[in-house]
Amino acid sequence: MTSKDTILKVEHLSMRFGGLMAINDFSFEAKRGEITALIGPNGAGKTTVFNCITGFYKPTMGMISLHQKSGKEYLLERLPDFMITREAKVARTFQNIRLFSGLTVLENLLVAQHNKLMKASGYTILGLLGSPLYKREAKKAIETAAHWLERADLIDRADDPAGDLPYGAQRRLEIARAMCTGPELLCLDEPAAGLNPKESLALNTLLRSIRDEGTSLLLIEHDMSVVMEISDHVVVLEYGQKISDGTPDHVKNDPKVIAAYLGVDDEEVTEVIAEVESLDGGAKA
Ligand SMILES: Nc1ncnc2c1ncn2[C@@H]1O[C@H](COP(=O)(O)OP(=O)(O)OP(=O)(O)O)[C@@H](O)[C@H]1O
Repeated sequence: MTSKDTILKVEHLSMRFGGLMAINDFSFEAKRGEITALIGPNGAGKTTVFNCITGFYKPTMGMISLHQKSGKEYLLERLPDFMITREAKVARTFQNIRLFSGLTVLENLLVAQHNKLMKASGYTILGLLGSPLYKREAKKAIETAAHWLERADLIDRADDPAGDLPYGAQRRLEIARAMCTGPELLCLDEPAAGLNPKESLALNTLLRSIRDEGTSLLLIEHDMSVVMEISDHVVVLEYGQKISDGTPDHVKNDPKVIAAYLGVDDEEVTEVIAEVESLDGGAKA
């Protein structure tokens, strides 16, 4: 059964690429109003999970359900990617920034709202030129863009080409662009990659405020200071399988996670567990 607080439920997900089982029987839940982090060593399968959730890949097996506040439920593995954004209200950013670098910062945020505007036009030229509904929606789109420019601290750069922004500001613009689609779940692939400590701090504040206003977040992140600082829940993948799931504190002290990050062989895990337990014992004594 799915709890009322669950926004995303991934069940028995598997993804095979030829002979490689990149994800193998992986299950987890993300709660509404929380920041859930998906972590794991390089090549563990994190981006593959994201690509399955957001419709870039069709999983080999498994079920991915999205539960909206309204009670509506969507089986994401059955939807094309544009429906995942438009109907299920899942937005994402990418590991490599994908902005329209020749368009201005503001234009990037307006393009993100193109679907809503076209719907308001009735998909006709007359609708675009004369419909009061279209005019109202166009005004709303500009207001939404201005709101997220403020929130992402980009309002002063609104008319600059997106490609001219420093790296950290481009990352914030990607998040602002995703937020302009009004998502219930925001998926961020390594949002802190390449940020300096000041930019990282600004990102943490932005992500926390997005969560506090009711959008749930799922993020892949290598920067443990970000993960441990802002996550409510952490899920750890290794070789396509879940090895730990719990609060940041639980995961941080889980011997299996420590072993995975230290690159220890399976046979040595018991040794590491014993070492961690003796350290824990020592700390408690
Ligand atoms: N399209 C693809 N075709 C073939 N193999 C793939 C494809 N996408 C991912 N893989 C493989 O699946 C495995 C998991 O890759 P994935 O990119 O999901 O890992 P990751 O945890 O996101 O890694 P990183 O932290 O380095 O970004 C890797 O062995 C990768 O080479």
